[in-house]
Amino acid sequence: MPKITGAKVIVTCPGRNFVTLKIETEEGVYGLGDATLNGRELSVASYLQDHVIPCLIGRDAHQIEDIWQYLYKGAYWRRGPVTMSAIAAVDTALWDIKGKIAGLPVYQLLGGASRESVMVYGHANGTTIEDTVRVALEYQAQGYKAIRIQCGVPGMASTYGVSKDKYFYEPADADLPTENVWNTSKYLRIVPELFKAAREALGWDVHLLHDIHHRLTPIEAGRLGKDLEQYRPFWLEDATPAENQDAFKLIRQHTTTPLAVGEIFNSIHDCRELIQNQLIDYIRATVVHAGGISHLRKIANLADLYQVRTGCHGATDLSPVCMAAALHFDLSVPNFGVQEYMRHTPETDAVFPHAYTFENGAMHPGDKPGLGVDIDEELAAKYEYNRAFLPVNRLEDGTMFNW
Ligand SMILES: O=C(O)C(=O)C[C@H](O)[C@H](O)CO
Ligand SMILES: [Mg+2]
Repeated sequence: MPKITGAKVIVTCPGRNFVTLKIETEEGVYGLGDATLNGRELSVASYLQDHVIPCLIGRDAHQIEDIWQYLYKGAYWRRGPVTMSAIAAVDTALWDIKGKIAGLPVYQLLGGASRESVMVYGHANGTTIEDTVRVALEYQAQGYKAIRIQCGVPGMASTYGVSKDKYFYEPADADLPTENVWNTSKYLRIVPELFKAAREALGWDVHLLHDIHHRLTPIEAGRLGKDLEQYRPFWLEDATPAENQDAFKLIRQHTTTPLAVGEIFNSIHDCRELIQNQLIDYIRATVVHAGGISHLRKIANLADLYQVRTGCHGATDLSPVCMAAALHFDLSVPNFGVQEYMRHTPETDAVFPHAYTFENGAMHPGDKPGLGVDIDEELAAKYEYNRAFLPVNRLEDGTMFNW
C-alpha cells in the first residue's frame, strides 16, 4: 500500500498568494491539492501544517474516503471554509496519487468521460457598457460560448468584477481591506442596459452570465431577474446572501431567470435545501473550498436528483491545481453545466505547469496520470507570501454591506 511518508505546505505568491499541499508516499509518488482561501491563506496553511499533516503520516494513501471521514469527523468542530479547504487539499492530493499509481487521469477513476470537453465561461468587464461589450466580442472571437458580463456603474467609483486589467482579475488588492462603496438603485438601472447592448452586439447564440455578488435583497433580485428575462441570461449568480437558503423562495416567485449560487459554500449542508426545494439551477461549489473531489461529487449527486447542474467557481484565486481537479470532475460528472475559467498569469502558470488545455470555448484536463498538474518548488520559493485582503463594501451612508 502507498504509505504516506510526508507532506508539506507550499505558500507562494506569483502575483497572488496560493497555498498548495504536497503529500509524499514511500514509493516516491506524490500528489498535490489546492488549499488557497483568498485573504485567509495562512489560516489554512496552519490548519494543514499543525493539525492535519501529523495525522496523515503512515496512513494508506489509497484510503481517500476513510481519511476524508477521519479529518471531517475527527475535527469535532465541523465544516467552515478553513477546515473544508484543508480537507479539500488532502482529498485532491490523494486522488492525484491514486491516478498516478493507476496510470490513469483522475477523470477515468471518476467513471470516465461523460462529454468530449468542458464548456467554460470567460469574464468580460469594462468601466462602461461599450467597454464591456467590446471585450465580450473579443471573447466571442476567441470561441467562448459563454461569457460573464460585468460593467461599471455611473456614479460609483468601483463595483464587483470590473478591474483595470481586462483578463486577469484579482480582487485581493491591498495589505488591509480596501473600502468600496455601493449603491443598489444605480446598479439596478445599469444591468438591464448592459444586457440589452450585449444581446444587440453578440446575438443570441452565446450564453450571457452575470454575478450580483451577494448584493441584492431577495425582492430586488426578483425584480432584476424579471427585468432581464427578455435577454435570456444563462444565470444570475449570488443574487442574495445564501446563509438563509429560504430567501431564494422569494426570488423564485418573481422570475424564471436561472439562479447560480455556492462559490462560498463549503459543504453539502450549505446547499441541501436550495437543491431539494429546487430554488437554484446551478451549484457553484468547487473542489478547493467544498471538501475536495470526493465531497463535490456528493453535492453533484444530490443536485442531479433535482436537475440542478454544476457551475464550478474558477477565479484566479483558485490555483491551477484546483482548475485541473475541477476539469477532471467536470469531464465526468453527469449533470455538468459550465466551468468558470479566469486565466492565470504567465508567472502562475510557470509555477504550476499543467496538462489542461483551452480550445474554442472549451477545456480538457488532458490524459496524464493523476491530475496532470505539478508545482515547480524552486520557482515557487522565489515568490514570498504577500498579505492581501479582499475589499470590504459599505453603502454611501457608511453602513457595512456585502462585498
Ligand atoms: O469568480 C467569481 O464568480 C467570483 O465571485 C470571484 C470571487 O470574488 C473571488 O473568488 C473571491 O476571492
Ligand atoms: Mg462569483
